[in-house]
Amino acid sequence: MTLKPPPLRNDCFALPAGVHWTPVDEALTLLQQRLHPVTSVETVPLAQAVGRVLAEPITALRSNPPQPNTAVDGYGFAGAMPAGEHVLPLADGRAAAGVATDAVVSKGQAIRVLTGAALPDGVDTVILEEDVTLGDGQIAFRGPLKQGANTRRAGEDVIAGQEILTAGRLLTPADLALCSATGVAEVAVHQRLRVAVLSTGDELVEPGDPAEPGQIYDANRVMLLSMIAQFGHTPVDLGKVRDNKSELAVRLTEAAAAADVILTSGGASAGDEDHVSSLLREAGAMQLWRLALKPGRPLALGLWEDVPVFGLPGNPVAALVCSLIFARPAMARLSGRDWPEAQGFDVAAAFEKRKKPGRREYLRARIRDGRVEVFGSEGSGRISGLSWAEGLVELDDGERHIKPGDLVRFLPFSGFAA
Ligand SMILES: Nc1nc2c(c(=O)[nH]1)N[C@H]1C(S)=C(S)[C@@H](COP(=O)(O)OP(=O)(O)OC[C@H]3O[C@@H](n4cnc5c(N)ncnc54)[C@H](O)[C@@H]3O)O[C@H]1N2
Ligand code: MOO
Repeated sequence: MTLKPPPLRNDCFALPAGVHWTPVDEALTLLQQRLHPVTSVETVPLAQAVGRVLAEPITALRSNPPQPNTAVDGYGFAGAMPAGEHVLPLADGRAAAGVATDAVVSKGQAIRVLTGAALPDGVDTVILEEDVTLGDGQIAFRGPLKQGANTRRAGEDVIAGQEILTAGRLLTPADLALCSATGVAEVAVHQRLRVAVLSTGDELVEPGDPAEPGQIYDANRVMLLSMIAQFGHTPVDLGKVRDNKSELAVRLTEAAAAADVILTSGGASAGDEDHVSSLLREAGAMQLWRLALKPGRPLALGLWEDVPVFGLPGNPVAALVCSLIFARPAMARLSGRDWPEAQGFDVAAAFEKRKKPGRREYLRARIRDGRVEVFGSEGSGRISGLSWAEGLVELDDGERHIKPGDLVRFLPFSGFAA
């Protein structure tokens, strides 16, 4: 009997006939629908709340501003002033921020006011001090001036009782200013998501250790751990494990005890040593996703002792792309956040490329001179290209011939940060 070789494939990403490759958007929609927050909730003071995920909506306890006040240093009086020259006598005293004033300002009088001061009774309009001549207990200025000029209405920004922030929001420094201004001193937030990272593969050695022929330094773990920290989660370093099924099972169990999510890299596809997918399959809670995606085709998703596992492909470029496109929004949702959409914009291409139909592609890219250029090689092990890149070009599932000057979607890495 003659052994017939398989037909030659010069493109390892060609889509086999009859096999269903899950489109990226379909895969993301499934994750979005099925995942929910897994972290518990604690109350923290504002000073500890930046970068945390809000667990309950926040209502303003006080209006901002709480009372009408002046927006400038100047002189306050009642009502609009028509065009022409005006001279007003000054009332005694002045209104300054934070100081209650009992000054009485009668109709036709003005009073000295300083920025932020509550408007005294009888004052609803302010003229800027630069527009005034002062002398002899009176001020002179030119109209016209509208009623309410240079003042801020009570509650013009926020009214007490109004919802100011919704649950699921990642709190920013500005959010904390808003809370504080409206009388909110502490907030209910989710505990940080703990994310364990485990590298798999007999070939892996630690950076700094001697490497034998055939061995390579573990590049994925330090990348994934630091990315998790950038996303605002707590990284848990579980080291590396050899291509040994029982050892891997023990380490996954350790990971499940220490973390809310597990990211593994390597062993995701269906080869002889691809134990991540085979263990998850045996546990009965595994989906091997064959994604219509380049790079990052195999992604093993499963549960190990009820903890979600993202079995990322071993090739570093694929591990990074899968982390940004799938693991990041999934982890955001698990951490209590709203589902974050990748932020991108259209830029003119500085390159030419013929793209095949049927899969989404991400190219390592960066913007120079207003155009987006892509890394010279699409090889999934070319780590230098990851470091060269400042973002990804996203090419949609259809066929496309991109020519220099055509618009393509650019997703800056900064848009993926927490
Ligand atoms: N017959 C087929 N072979 C492969 C296919 C396929 O469809 N049919 N897909 C290829 C693609 S695409 C990818 S991606 C990889 C994914 O495989 P695994 O997730 O099982 O990854 P490994 O085989 O363990 O490793 C792939 C590659 O990456 C290197 N690696 C692994 N971990 C690390 C690490 N922590 N730091 C640096 N480099 C790492 C590993 O040495 C391999 O070179 O499968 C293809 N094969
Ligand atoms: O696409 Mo694999 O997922 O090249 O690295």
